Amino acid sequence: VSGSATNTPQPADSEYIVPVTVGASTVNLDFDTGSADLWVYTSSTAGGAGHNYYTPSDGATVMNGETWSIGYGDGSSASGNVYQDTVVVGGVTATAQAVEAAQTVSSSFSSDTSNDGLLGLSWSSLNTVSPDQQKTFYDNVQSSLADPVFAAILKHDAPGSYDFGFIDSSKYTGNITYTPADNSQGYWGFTVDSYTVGTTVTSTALSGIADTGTSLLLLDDTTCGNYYAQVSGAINDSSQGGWVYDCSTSLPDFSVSINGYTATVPGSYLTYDQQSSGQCYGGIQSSTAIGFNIFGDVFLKSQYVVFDGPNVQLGFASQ
Ligand SMILES: O[C@H]1CN[C@@H](c2nc(-c3ccc(C(F)(F)F)cc3)no2)C1
Repeated sequence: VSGSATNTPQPADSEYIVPVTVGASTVNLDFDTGSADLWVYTSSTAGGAGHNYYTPSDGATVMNGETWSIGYGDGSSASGNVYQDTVVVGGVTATAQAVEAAQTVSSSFSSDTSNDGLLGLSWSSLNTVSPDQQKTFYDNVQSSLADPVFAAILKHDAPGSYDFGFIDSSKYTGNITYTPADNSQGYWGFTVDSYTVGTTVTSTALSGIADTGTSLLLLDDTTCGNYYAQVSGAINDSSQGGWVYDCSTSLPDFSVSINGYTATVPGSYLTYDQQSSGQCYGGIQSSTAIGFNIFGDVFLKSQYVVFDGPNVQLGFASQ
């Protein structure tokens, strides 16, 4: 089988939401290649006002004694219990998917009514269900896929897709360049050989993760400094959350070289949004507090990205 589900960017391309059939409901989920839990609101979730919620199908079963609890990079969290039910994404069906029902969600989730939960697409080793760790949707359907891969096609301020089971050459230009993935921490990790700000090449390798659930492109302080050195008037202002600059400033492109392929994020994609101060907040921000780089939506939305589990590799091509 194969299938494609449309994703829709939320304001500032902050997250990309996909309608998913979970049990007897349709909910809008944030697909996250940086985590491995599929969780949804229920009718009784505290903070569930304004969200669609999960209703178990007739064939659903409660996974007795199983619970989950997850924290995300921004400090948000959720927890609850677990059902086994049918989940359909773009026509691709997982018949025995662990559906994690939220009993509690943190305030940032309850106030973000654009998502009704998350669908994790990292490696299943990050799944938080206890005592019996569960598999991601991708792991559950992988053996049924015509080609056991999925692709993320995120766009700037326009619908894209998550494709399961096929490579679509109409969705990228040139060729796909593959590079080994590092799954040792459960993420889709990879290394770039160098980066370029405008026309200035820095021959330093950067390692990080491909994370559709992170909005920004988070890079170490040295790399951030080298980028914003080419943005006139940019300052790193902790009171505004990081690197800001006058919104009239033009931004240089940011490119990385991956196994001979140059992945370019155009400067026009590198402003995240306007602050109340009238300054613009950059799409490139510091990863130093995290300890590794995160190639989030600001980066991914310029690329066609293939996630290949069986070969433990990532593929990149320009959109
Ligand atoms: O944990 C890492 C794994 N991938 C990153 C991720 N972060 C979120 C997230 C989504 C929505 C919200 C909220 F709705 F605003 F609360 C919060 C965090 N989803 O994936 C970070």
